[in-house]
Amino acid sequence: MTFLKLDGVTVAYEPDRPVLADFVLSAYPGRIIAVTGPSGAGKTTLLWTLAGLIRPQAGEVTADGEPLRGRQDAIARGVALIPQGNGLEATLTASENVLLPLIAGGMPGEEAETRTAAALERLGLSGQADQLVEELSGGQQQRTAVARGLAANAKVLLADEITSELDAVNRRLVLELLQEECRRGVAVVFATHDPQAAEACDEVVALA
Ligand SMILES: Nc1ncnc2c1ncn2[C@@H]1O[C@H](COP(=O)(O)OP(=O)(O)OP(=O)(O)O)[C@@H](O)[C@H]1O
Repeated sequence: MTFLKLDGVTVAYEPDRPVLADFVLSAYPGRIIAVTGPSGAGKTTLLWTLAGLIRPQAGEVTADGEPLRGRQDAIARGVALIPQGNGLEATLTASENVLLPLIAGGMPGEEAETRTAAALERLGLSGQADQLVEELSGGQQQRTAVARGLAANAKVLLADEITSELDAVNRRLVLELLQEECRRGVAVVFATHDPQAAEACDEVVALA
């Protein structure tokens, strides 16, 4: 069980123009927080800060009370990020995109393969496993990125606009999968423009 906390966090890309100012957020195991707000409000900035990718100018990011020391530390402590725009390698297959981070993280090959197949199946992508990502539709690519995030078996799952390319059926599927992750004790933070998706979450954080 991990809980991730922002305490008085300020992030600014330009002096005196903070995107997040003295910001507070607690992501608890078994709960899903929706982060909403117009384009440019700071949703990605917030998720990247939680992921250990951005070091705030002020305040602290902690996991279970211990300060996060960058992205590698966050990965080691079970903080997974499904980035906006999917972050997949286009010239690898869907399966390879899910598998390689598991292998790189030290998982034995057989277990990584089993977990990859299961994650792709959860997203309805078993038939696309051996297809190059560049051959997949936008929605299939986005679902592959979700599969990769789920395969990580994270304690905290940060999901940045992961339903933007999906039809209604797959949007519902992905939301259900996030809720399933919650039920197994994962803390989920989900940035979304979709008011319906936000409504289905336990808490909504609206950025101005
Ligand atoms: N690397 C960067 N350098 C300078 N400014 C940045 C950088 N990244 C983001 N910003 C600025 O910070 C603000 C917040 O951007 P961010 O991407 O966090 O918003 P967002 O809510 O995720 O937007 P969207 O819904 O369009 O994805 C914007 O004004 C953006 O231009």
